[in-house]
Amino acid sequence: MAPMQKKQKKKQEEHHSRLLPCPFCHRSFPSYFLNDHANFCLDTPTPLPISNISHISKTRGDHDLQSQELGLTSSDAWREEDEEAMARRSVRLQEDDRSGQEVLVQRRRNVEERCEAIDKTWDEVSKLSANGLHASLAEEWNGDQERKLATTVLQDGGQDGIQRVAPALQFVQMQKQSQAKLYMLGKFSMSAALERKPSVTVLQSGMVLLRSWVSLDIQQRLVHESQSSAHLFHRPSTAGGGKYHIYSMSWGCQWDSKTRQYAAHEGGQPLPGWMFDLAQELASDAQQHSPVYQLGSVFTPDVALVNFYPVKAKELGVVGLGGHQDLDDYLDMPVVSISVGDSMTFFFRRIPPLSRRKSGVQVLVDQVAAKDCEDGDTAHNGERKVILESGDILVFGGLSRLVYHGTRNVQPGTRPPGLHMVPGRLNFTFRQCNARKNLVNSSVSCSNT
Ligand SMILES: O=C(O)CCC(=O)C(=O)O
Ligand SMILES: [Fe+2]
Repeated sequence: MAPMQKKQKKKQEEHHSRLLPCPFCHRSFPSYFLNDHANFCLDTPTPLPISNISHISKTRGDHDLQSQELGLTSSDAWREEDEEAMARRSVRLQEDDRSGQEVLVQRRRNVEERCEAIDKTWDEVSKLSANGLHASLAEEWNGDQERKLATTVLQDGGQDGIQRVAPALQFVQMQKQSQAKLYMLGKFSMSAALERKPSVTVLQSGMVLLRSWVSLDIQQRLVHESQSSAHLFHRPSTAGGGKYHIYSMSWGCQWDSKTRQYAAHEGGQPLPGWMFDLAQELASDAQQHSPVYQLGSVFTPDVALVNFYPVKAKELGVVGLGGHQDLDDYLDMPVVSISVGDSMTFFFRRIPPLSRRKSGVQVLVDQVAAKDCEDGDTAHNGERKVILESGDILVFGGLSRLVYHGTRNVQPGTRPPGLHMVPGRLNFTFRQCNARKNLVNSSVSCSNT
């Protein structure tokens, strides 16, 4: 292999090693998010609807049978699977990745403890089932029943009764947890989207598509943050007095859709720190594959625009964003876009089509791209499109910063079932607008156009 290719391969390997598998759910995450994710995964297994929780059966044998039907594994299988997974993972883990190693050690301890607890509880449960208590629990159990039963036992049998019923309740909890865990592992009604592998496509110089790049947890976090700012979503107005066919809000600075200027958003919602880190890391992920900003400069996002494209909204008409260029923020820095929820078509052209350039609407034309595109509407500037799915990242900067783009066709029912959000698509674009800097210079807004 030529030295150049070797160097590139090494770079690629280094890059991929920064995606580390979560020791709990075995899915890959950027190293900077692994600890956060692992804590989340350990402490808060995805809650399942009660109807999905199987009744506990009378004996361990029954339980195993039922477990198989549900795709649950016994503690032994769990242990084996975990050892295997850990062996596989440790090959991939870099020696010097301390945090990854620590999480692994913690996980090993945790699995041991959990397996012991399951074994112990199974023994207890077998004993309990002898007097029928467990059987009735199995039939009756649900969230409310659990509380009712505990009260009854407390009244009837006092402290003694509670102690007798506790292991059975614990077992139910445990089963609920392992089912939740297996749900996350992809063994239980897992969506196709979760099984997608991360991949990188350079669509054109400076335009990088990182598919399946952010985990479901990060997506869910983004959904949660948007939900808590739900009151800020509005339908932006266009400069011409019309309305956009989306709902939108922002963190950090604010974009005035009429004047097309960014302003520091005093008293508004600040850009959460973890999002800043995430956007910065994603820009640098893209940079590894095609230049999206100048070497040596630092992407410092100060705004996240959030667009919500509902599946159904009469007042919006045809949901989507018409062809446009992002000209109002700092053009030396890229736009980092995260898609969450239902899939949507993203269309783009290297330079705005002729009709647009003649329309009087402000456009900027990249001279390098224009040279290739001749009259601007030929095959060299044909519309291209990609379907952006939940967890995909699109970064455009460098030679693609002026790309002409828009969105259409939200595809209902395509979001991962594990993602809790209303039908539709959320799009987060992280940008650097430098409005704060302008504010310091006693001007309230900034525009680069
Ligand atoms: O929703 C998208 O993927 C693109 C959003 C966009 O182009 C914008 O907000 O300027
Ligand atoms: Fe845009």
